[in-house]
Amino acid sequence: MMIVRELWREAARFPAALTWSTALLLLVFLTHLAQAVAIAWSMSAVLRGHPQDVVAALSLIVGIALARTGLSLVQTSAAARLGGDVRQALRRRAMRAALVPERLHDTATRDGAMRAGLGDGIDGTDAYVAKYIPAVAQVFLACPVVVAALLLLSPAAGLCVAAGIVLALVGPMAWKRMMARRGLDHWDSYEALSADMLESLRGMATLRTLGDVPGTRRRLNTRSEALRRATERVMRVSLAETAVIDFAVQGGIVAAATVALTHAATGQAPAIETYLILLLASEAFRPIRDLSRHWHAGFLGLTAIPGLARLGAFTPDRDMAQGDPTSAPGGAARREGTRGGRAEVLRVAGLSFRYPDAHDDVIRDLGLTARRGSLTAIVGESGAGKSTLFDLLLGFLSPGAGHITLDGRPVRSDDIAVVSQRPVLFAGTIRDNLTATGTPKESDIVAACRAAGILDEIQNLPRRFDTEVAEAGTNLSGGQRQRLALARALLAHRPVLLVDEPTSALDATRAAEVIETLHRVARDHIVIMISHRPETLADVPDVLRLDAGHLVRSAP
Ligand SMILES: Nc1ncnc2c1ncn2[C@@H]1O[C@H](COP(=O)(O)OP(=O)(O)OP(=O)(O)O)[C@@H](O)[C@H]1O
Repeated sequence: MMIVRELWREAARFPAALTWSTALLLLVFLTHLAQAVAIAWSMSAVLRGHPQDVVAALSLIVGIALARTGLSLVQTSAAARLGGDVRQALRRRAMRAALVPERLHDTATRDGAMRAGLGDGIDGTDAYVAKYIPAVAQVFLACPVVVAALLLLSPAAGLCVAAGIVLALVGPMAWKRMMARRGLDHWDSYEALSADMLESLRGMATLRTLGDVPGTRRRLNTRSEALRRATERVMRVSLAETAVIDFAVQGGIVAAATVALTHAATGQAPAIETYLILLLASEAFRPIRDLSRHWHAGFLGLTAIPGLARLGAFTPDRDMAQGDPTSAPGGAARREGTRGGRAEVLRVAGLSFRYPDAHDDVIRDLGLTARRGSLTAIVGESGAGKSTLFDLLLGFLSPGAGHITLDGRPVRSDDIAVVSQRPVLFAGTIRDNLTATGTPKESDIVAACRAAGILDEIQNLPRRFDTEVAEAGTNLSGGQRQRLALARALLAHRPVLLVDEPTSALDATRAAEVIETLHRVARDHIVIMISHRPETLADVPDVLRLDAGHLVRSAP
């Protein structure tokens, strides 16, 4: 018997479902016991030549079998509900821990590994929670009852069965540590294969261009082979454990049968008692056999437990609330919920930031004042820290020191809308992508698209706003993606708009149009824009250069 504490705690969060599922399992077991007694009765009636008793016993056996069929169906559905509740809770917590701004800068976790944990890892816990845990309860509640009955019938037979049960429960624990180690290897191999697979799918175009498809195939094959070997190693340990359980079960039954038959041969016991000992000895091990079956069904899934713990699937909700990454230090408290109207001035004072393993600050005692009414542009060499500054403003990174305020109060994440250099669009229609931040009126959608310079193109499409956008917007041009993202940001109605290199994917005419749009947007918003194209900044009054972590006014 193996106790996975994390999953017991999770199951205990649903006491009603757990109790109901276990109670039904016990009722199903009772039908097996009743059937054993009825069979013993019928056989002794045959032996004694009592046909009426034989008919009554057979009717009882049929009735019990029908009752068991019904109970088993209800029990299976109760177990599925318990497993589903636990998986849903684990997935909710893991998603909550995963979907945080810090993920953007988390260099330790790969998306494919996370996908494996959120999908297969969490699903893999189902057999243990839904079947194994109620089966453990069944062992501890039902086995003592049967052993007690056997002890009453024949103390020797009862002791043989009790010894077999204890060996079957304790024996597998000898492999516990080895199983944990090999299980870890198995899940690591599975995560690595999933991560490589996802990365290869995403980068297929690049791999083709570089001619590295065969190399990637080889790498994936090596990973796949490593997973196969790890799975085999895990299964070998599990087989050894099965052998111990089978030995204990068969040994217990044979020993009890030997005692029963010896009693029968020496005439010490009536026939019904011998039949009862034979049948009950077998039934006493039924919960153990169930336990072993469910353990095997869920065993590979359990190798995901350490990975799920890393994902935060077992971290209680209240702990997460305490460590809520949206309450950033440095004075920039970030709470979701309010959507801003207009604001006049965004001020940054004394802002410093250093990446965890870096030697120097990327942003050093930086000050910035951006006002509504005119565009603010930030320029700087590649690697100067422009994107880092945006991530600090957005709360994706927490500053080491400094304050970011909007009209004198700490800025909040729902004050700011952003158009990134490589905007992310989602699978769905153009309308779905535009309305991701709320339910705007049709006239607002049209106005935002007009302002972003994409309305004509949308209206020329056969299905207009209902045109399907492929995953990551791959059926749109880079410029169309950027302008759609700008329209989406405008529809968010936030007082501050951060725009990262809005013209990088546009020709000169389109670039001029977008800058013109931003000038217009800046009448109602505080707009800060990163730019690498000096020719687009001719009319921008406030151009700041990021240099060695500081912002300095750029020479005209
Ligand atoms: N997650 C990270 N961990 C450690 N260092 C990082 C990380 N992200 C960025 N850096 C480093 O911080 C510095 C600033 O990077 P940042 O992306 O902010 O520059 P940038 O000005 O936006 O560059 P570009 O114009 O090329 O986009 C760089 O030296 C970069 O190597």
